[in-house]
Formats: sequence, C-alpha cells, structure tokens
Amino acid sequence: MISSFSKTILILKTSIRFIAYYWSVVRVEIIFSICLKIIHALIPSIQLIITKKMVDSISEIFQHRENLDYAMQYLAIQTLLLIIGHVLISLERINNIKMQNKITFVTEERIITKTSSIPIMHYEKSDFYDQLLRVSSGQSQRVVEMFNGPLIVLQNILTLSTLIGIISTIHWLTSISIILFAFLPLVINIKISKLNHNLNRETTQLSRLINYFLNLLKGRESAKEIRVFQLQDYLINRWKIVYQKYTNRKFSFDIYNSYFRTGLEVLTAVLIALNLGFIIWIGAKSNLTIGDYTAISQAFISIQGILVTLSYSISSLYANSLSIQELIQFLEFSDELAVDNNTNIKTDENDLIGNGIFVDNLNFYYDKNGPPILDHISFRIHPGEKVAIVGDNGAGKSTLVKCLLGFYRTYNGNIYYGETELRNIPSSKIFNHVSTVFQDFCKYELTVNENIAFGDVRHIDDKNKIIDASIKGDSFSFINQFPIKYDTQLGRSFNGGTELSGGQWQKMAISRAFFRSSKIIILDEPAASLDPFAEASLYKKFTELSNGKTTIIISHRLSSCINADLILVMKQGKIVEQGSHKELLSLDGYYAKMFNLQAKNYHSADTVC
Ligand SMILES: Nc1ncnc2c1ncn2[C@@H]1O[C@H](COP(=O)(O)OP(=O)(O)OP(=O)(O)O)[C@@H](O)[C@H]1O
Repeated sequence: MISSFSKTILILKTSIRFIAYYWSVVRVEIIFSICLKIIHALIPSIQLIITKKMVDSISEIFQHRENLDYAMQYLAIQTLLLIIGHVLISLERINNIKMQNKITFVTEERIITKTSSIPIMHYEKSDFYDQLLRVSSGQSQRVVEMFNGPLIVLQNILTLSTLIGIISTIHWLTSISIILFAFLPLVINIKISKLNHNLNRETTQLSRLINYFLNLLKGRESAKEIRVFQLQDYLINRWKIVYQKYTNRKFSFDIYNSYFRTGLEVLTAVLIALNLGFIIWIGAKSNLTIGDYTAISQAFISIQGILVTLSYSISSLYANSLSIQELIQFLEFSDELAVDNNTNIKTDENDLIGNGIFVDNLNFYYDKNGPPILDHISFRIHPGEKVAIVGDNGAGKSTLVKCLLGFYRTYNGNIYYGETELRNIPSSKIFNHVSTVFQDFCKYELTVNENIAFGDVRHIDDKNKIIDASIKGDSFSFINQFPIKYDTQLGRSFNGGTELSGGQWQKMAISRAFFRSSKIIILDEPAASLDPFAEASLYKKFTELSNGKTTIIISHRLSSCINADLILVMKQGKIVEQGSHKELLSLDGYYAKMFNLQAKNYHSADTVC
C-alpha cells in the first residue's frame, strides 16, 4: 500500500516538474490531444447503447417481422461512429507526430546544451558517462510517452467508467466482477516496469563497454594498431565475454518477465471464463434481452482490452517517470555546481586577467582516496611573462594547467588572478581571455575556415583574420594547395573531405589559437607532431606574436624553454625547481640533468651521423 502510494507520488511529482519543463513547447498539441481523447473516450459507450438497441430491434424484426427503419437508423449511426473513430485516430496520429518532433528537438537541444556546459570535472567520472548514456538514449520517445501516457490513461478511465455505468444499469453485479478483474494486470505490469528500470541501470556500464569494443573494432582510428598488433581475436573475445554477460543478465530478466506475463494471461483467461459464465447465469435468472446480453458481452470484451491498455499505460508511466526523473536531474545537474551562477564578481575582466597569476599551496586529487596529483604547488606569474612547465610523464603538468583554467575547482589552496581567487571568477571571464592548444586538441571534420575561426567564432566571417591566423600558425602553405582552399572540408568522415597529416592537424590547432586575440596563451605540447623546421618556426613566431602576453607552454623539448622567464620543473605532483634557464642550469639539479641529457643525445646523434 505504502509502496503504491509512493509510486503515485513519484509519478505525480515527476509529472508536475516535467510539465513545467515542456508545457510552453507543446501546450497547443496537449490541449488538442485532450479534446480528441475526451471525444474518443465517449464513442465506445455510445456504440454500446446503439448496439443494444440495434440488436433488440433486429430481434424484434426476426420475431414479429417489424419495420426495418429503426434497425437501419441504428446501423447508420454505428457506421458514423466508426468513421468518427477513424478520423479521430488519424488526427491524434498527426498531432502526436507534431508533438514528437517538437519534443525531440527541444529535448536534444536541452541535453546537448547541458552536456556542453557541464563542468569538465564530471567527465573524469565513469558514473557521469553512464548517466549521459541513459539520458541520451531514447529519452525523446519517453518524453512523448510521458505526455501521452496520462492522456491515454484519462481516455481509458473515461471510457471504462461510462461502459461500467452503462452495464450497471443492465445488471449491477457484472460491473463489480469487471472491476475485480482490473487490478491484477496493473500490479504485475508495474512490478515488471520497476524491474526493467533497475535492469537498465545495472547494465548501462556493460552496454557502454560493448559499444567501446565495437567502436574499437570498427573505428578508423584504431584500425591500424589493431592490425599491426593483431588484436582482433583478443578484442573480439573480450567483446564476446561482455556481450554474453549482458545478454545473460537480460535473458534471465526476460524469462522472469515471461513467467509473469504467462501467469497473467492464464489468470486473465480464467477470469474471462468466470465472468462470461456469470453473465450467462445472470441472463438465465433475470429478464435480460438478447440486446442486453450482446451489449454486456461487447462491453466485457472492450473493457478487457481497455484494462490491458490501462495497465500497460500506468506501468509505462511509472517506468517513464523513473527515467524522466533522471533526465530532469541531469538537466538541473550542473545548476547546483555551475560556477557562473555562484560567482558574483564585480571586478573588471581586464584587471582580473591582466594582473598576473599567483598559485599558493595548491593541492589537487582526482580521487579522494588516491595520491595527490598536485602537491603543495606555489609560484607566481607576472603579467606578460613566458612560463615553461617541464617534467616527467604523469608529473601533473596538464592537470596544473586545467586547474589554472578553472576546469577543476575542487582544489585546496588558492589560485589568484590579480587579487581575486579563481573560485570566485566565472569560467566565461577566464575563457574570454585565453587561447589554448591542448595535447588532445580537436580535429573538427568541418571546413578549414571553421577549423581556424573556431578560435573566436564571433569573427567567423572575417576572411583576412583567418588567413592571417593561418600564416601565423604555419598552415597557410598547405591550405593554399587545396583547390577550394579555405572552403575545403577536412577529415574523411564526410563526402569530399581531405585528410590532413598529424602535423598539419596540429598546425590547424595552432592557427586556431592564433586566431583568438587573448591575454593568456596556453600550449600543451604544441610541437609534438611538428617537423624540426615547423617546430623552430613555431617557437620563433610564438615568441614574436606573444609579446606582452602571458604564455604557458608545457614541453618535453627543453630547448624550447631557454628563453622562458620562468621554468617550473615538476616531479610526482611537486614543483621541485623553479627559475630561469640560467638559474636552473647553475643549480645543477633535476632540470640541468634533463637538459644535459637531451643535449648529449643530440650531440651523440651528431657524431653518429
Ligand atoms: N581524469 C583523470 N582521473 C584520474 N587520474 C588522472 C586523470 N588525468 C590524469 N590523471 C593522473 O594524474 C597524473 C598527472 O597527469 P597529467 O596528465 O597532469 O600529467 P602530465 O605531467 O601532463 O603528463 P604527460 O607529460 O605524460 O602529458 C597522472 O598520474 C595521471 O594518471
């Protein structure tokens, strides 16, 4: 009882929040649908009355050879009702398609808007991907069902009560047996919906893993490695194991589900037989006409259909409200954490960004129980300084930069932009003034123009600025060799696309960074795919173009750090040394060791050559 009550409350609460989300989008369609469903709900009852009258008048004709007029009139009304029913169904179908189109569009738009603005930190958790998959797949359909469900329930309840009302006037006991008949399918279907929802939650991770293996095995990026390392059999086996685990779990649910349904169907058949027997018994005991008996039988069959539909509708309403609740939570998810909503800062952006950065005793963990990724980090960057971050793989260089950008705000210690602590600065205020090339930069399979202008999309139509950025980023020469130059579609995913080499894609990303006029430039391994000429040219241009700007470069090639004002040397999450190239060399510590090793390698390579 308590559980049914809490399910009803859940459905009601979710429905109210849900209607608030979508009412403005589909109110016209909903009102139209309610009108159609009310009219539709009354048709079976009118049909029932007409059927009774028609059968009785036919019976009169057979027994007493009466005039055919009445029977013909009833037949005409029946036919008219049938036609109205079909027209209503067709109007409902069109209305549903309209509603579905609008809802699909708005839901997808809301999901992608939320996903693209959610704090980056969430992308570090696997739970987030599970939730994302659940809210992204089939959600629009559920949203439509969530609107249609209550309307179908309303329509069926209305039809049911009018039918029961009509047959009660014939004999009250028949309606009671029919009501008893209603409960069981409802309870069983709700139970199955709940199980289905739980199964869906449990298996999300498995289904993601299956997709991951499929993408690896079918994907273009992984195709080369898989062949060279001959990973096909191993990966296919891994996929098989996960797939079987997934299907076994689903199969045991299907068996359970099927037992329930078979039990339900057997029970329904028994109840139908009992009810029909009961009606025959009543017919024999009281003065029912042949019309009454036909009407009761027809009502009985209609009611049986309605009860099944009703139980499915209510149970899927319950299942949908569980999923929709998750969708609403997701859409409101980042609002709790949204940095921009919680920060209320009046300081001028130029004062914020242009006054240097001070990092004071910064500590950061990805996992609360894991080791510190950034461990008591402190340094100061004066406005316009050139900073290089160097160190071992996994030392925490990229993580430090992500903290500086405000992607991760759950750190201990402080990061000040000017006088203001980063946690109090809206992300947008920082992003407005930063240009970056990440280690895993994006390869947009769109046009060259877009690839460059995405650095500052407000100027996407400024062709001269795009050309200028391509010259600075060293992509100008190869773009000019394309027949349609800056309109060339890049990548192989779409028709007519041109694929670039790794270094050319990197030059595209660098051009994009130069397209943006920013006070701070951050480059994470910008020369990883560049040839030695391009690398030398990049650093030269970068030094010229970044004059007066604060620049932070992460690099494993220490020759690129020689001119930096400040070099931060990182090891296991700590800054072990900091200073200029000269200072660090004279310190003769970790930096000097790394630098001399690289220099020695070049030198010995020289002698070998
Ligand atoms: N999303 C994440 N979740 C958990 N741990 C992470 C995550 N990203 C990085 N790490 C861990 O944090 C540590 C620092 O990683 P980071 O990428 O900052 O190193 P890095 O110095 O930039 O390395 P590299 O020079 O190899 O690029 C590593 O031990 C890495 O395993």
